[in-house]
Amino acid sequence: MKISIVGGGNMGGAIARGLSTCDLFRPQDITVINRRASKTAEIQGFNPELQAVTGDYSSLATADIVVIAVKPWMVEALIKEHLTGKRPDRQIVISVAAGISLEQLQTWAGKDRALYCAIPNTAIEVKQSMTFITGLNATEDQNRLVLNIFGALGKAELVEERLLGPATTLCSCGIAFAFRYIRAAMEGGVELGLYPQKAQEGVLQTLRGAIALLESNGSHPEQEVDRVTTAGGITIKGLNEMEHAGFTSAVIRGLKASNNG
Ligand SMILES: NC(=O)C1=CN([C@@H]2O[C@H](COP(=O)(O)OP(=O)(O)OC[C@H]3O[C@@H](n4cnc5c(N)ncnc54)[C@H](O)[C@@H]3O)[C@@H](O)[C@H]2O)C=CC1
Ligand SMILES: O=C(O)[C@@H]1CCC=N1
Repeated sequence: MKISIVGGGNMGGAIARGLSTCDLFRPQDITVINRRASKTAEIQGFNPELQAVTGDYSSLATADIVVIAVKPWMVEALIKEHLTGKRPDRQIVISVAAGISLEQLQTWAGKDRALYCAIPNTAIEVKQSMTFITGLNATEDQNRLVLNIFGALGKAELVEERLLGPATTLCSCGIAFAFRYIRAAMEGGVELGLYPQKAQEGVLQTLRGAIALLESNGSHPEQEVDRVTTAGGITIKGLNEMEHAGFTSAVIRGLKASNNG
């Protein structure tokens, strides 16, 4: 099975790097097509067995799966220029472009194709993405295949198209929001006297612990908060101060702004 990824930037490159560490495709069957040679060299540097090419679209004629990972406003031109005409039967086209709908893909690519919109996050590079997928004209086998691919790169779920936008905000933009929390906590730790490296290690292990508790106990976050906050103790003082500064409200407003963006 062959896969071609058009666009070798942050997302296309991350998908290629993640895929090259899975058993689903041989590295030589993964082609990344990029417009700029610097990105091509970067990908080849990560794994010399990957096929990384600059401006050579010939692999699209034989690829079983084509992943479109260029900026959203470039998708239409790319499809019209390079994805019309001859192709293998049952070729699957997957767009990871945020905000591009199945209807748009169908208008540009034609009615007879299996089309998917999939939204991963950058942790796909380390096989820890949360990827939401919605499809059109696809068979059950194709759904299984696409879920299998993204499932090997983290968690993957098929959703109704109406949920793709909110899911993108929560989990794809969301990884950036998580990084900002980590940075904020580190900066606070440094102000309190911890060295930055120690602060980062401490924050990361604390988050791992939080995730493990929620998953192991099947609990709601507030139940776990309750177990930490001693009456009259120091945790509730910190939490209340964060809420006075608008912590929960800031997160929700940020999510809504991204979702409306
Ligand atoms: N960065 C992220 O975390 C996420 C990005 N996405 C989507 O992924 C897509 C790509 O985003 P990024 O990777 O962040 O952008 P990027 O700018 O890092 O990468 C795009 C790459 O495509 C290349 N390119 C542009 N036109 C091309 C063409 N015609 N043929 C071959 N290569 C071409 C560019 O040279 C560039 O390397 C966007 O549509 C975005 O919405 C989706 C989820 C998360
Ligand atoms: O910021 C963006 O538009 C892209 C899509 C989701 C994550 N990054």
